[in-house]
Amino acid sequence: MEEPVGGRRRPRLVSSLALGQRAWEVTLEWERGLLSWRDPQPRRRGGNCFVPASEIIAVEETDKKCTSGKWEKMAKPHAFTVYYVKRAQKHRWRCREVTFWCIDEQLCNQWIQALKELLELQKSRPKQLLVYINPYGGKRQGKRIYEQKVAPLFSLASISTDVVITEHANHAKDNLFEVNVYKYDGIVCVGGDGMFSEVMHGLIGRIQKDSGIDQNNPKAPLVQNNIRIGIIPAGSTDCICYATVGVADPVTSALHIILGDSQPLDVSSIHHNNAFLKYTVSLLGYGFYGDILKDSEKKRWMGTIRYDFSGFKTFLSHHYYEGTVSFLPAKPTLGSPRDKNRCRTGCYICSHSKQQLEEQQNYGSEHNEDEEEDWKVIKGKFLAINAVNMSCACPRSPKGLSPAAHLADGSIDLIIVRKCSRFSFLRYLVRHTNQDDQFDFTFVEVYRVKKFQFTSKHLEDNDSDVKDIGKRHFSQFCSDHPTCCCTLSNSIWNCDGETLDSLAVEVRVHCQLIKLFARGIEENSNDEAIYC
Ligand SMILES: CCCCCCCCCCCCC/C=C/[C@@H](O)[C@H](COP(=O)(O)O)NC(=O)CCCCC
Ligand SMILES: Nc1ncnc2c1ncn2[C@@H]1O[C@H](COP(=O)(O)OP(=O)(O)O)[C@@H](O)[C@H]1O
Ligand SMILES: [Ca+2]
Repeated sequence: MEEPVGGRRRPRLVSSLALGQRAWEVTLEWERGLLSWRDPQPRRRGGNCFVPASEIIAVEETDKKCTSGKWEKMAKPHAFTVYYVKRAQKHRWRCREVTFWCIDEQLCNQWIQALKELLELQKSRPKQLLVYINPYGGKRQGKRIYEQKVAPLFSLASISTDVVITEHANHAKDNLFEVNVYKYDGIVCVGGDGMFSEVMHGLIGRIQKDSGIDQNNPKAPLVQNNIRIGIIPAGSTDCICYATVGVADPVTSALHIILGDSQPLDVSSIHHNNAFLKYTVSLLGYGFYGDILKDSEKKRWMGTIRYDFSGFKTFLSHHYYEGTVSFLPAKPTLGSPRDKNRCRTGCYICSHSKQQLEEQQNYGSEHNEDEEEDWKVIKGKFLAINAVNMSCACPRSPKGLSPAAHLADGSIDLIIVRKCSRFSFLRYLVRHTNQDDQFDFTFVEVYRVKKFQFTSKHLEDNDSDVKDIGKRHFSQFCSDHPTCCCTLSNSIWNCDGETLDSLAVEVRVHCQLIKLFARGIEENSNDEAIYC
């Protein structure tokens, strides 16, 4: 039965179709983009199901041979299956299916046609993707995860893919400078944070090159692009996936890609002496996290537990580092790292930053904040300097290094952990795993900033031009603790899981430079009352 609604162009489609052994009233509302099916006998429980068109994965005519015995008893059954997103526990998504049947072939075709037309209206969905798989990331399961869990879903959603299995580090990055990236709706990386970082560097670098932007110029306004990056988690920490989706789960990520989700993301650029070093989207950490990464890279053979091993070892070594941190605070309108509110899907602070960014771009009003505002300077001895563009939530720390950090507000949370006792540092670390406030310590400071710089004391002491490269790695016994064996040496930077060796860095955030196939972490995401 077709019924025009209020004189609107597209009529609502309402039919009595069989689901299992019973007849259901199935409705497709074009205006609301909603598929629903209702048990006409209300005394039965759980009889109402709603699926927004934006969450339908695919619609297919159902092959009669594949169905159970009940079909064979019918003269000429016709059926179609709707695949849709089902929310499960802890931000996981799953692909569910429902098969409706009837004896009228024309009615069945009408439904298939209508649902396919509705899917065609979902304009943000990708049709062509370029996929890079790191076969050696995490537990070395990247290829299997992609082939068994992700490729069948992409194929169901009629997404065509070009797949590259990387043969060496930087393969994906170099490849992105060679291929025609513009023919793809998105790039998918199968791996961990390091693999994401490689793909991001390739994509941002390629866009800047094609736009004539010199990445070495720290003041250059970087060019955005609409090619989204999808992350299929298959690494060791998978923090970028976890902090943007709410879970590190390959099927969930594949479904976010299929639905064409879009989550803008801040990217910070790291320079020194007018030379571009790297970009970062999650953690840029000197001291503790740099040392863990440096040690763990030598232990890749251990697999994912290398981080636990190196983490314990680095904790025991209790190294601290001297230097100067200077930073430009962000405007108070961007909130504070001590806020109770979290960045979630449709975040107000990130949306407001987007508006401001658009106004800036329209009026070309990028004013020089350095001259207008005060830089703050902190000199001292630090166990860790962590700059995070997002919460850095991950399975090890579900609330992350800075729980109130925002994905797309154009600011960095700068966490400074001053030298303290091992016991105090342990208390600080433990608070990353429970509900207590990890910033409520006298030796921890946290600031929301736009830009920051760090210079190691060794570089300051040895003149700004380091003449003797050997001095970069010298170390001496700690004069304060002659018996504890902690050394005063240089650390390295942990830059989204990639090592970066630089005694001084200048870091600046680029608001919403890239987009991911994600939507941020959903609030109350497994609300059974709304979805079937
Ligand atoms: C006594 C219990 C202490 C527990 C402390 C837990 C604190 C964990 C915070 C983790 C933050 C992680 C930030 C993300 C880092 C990743 O980018 C990086 C590379 O990831 P991948 O490429 O997927 O391997 N991972 C790390 O640097 C590992 C940090 C591990 C810290 C124990
Ligand atoms: N085929 C390959 N062989 C070796 N290294 C690779 C390959 N492909 C990518 N890499 C590099 O592996 C590093 C770690 O990858 P990632 O997927 O993040 O795994 P993990 O989370 O275990 O660190 C990245 O620096 C990436 O550049
Ligand atoms: Ca941010």
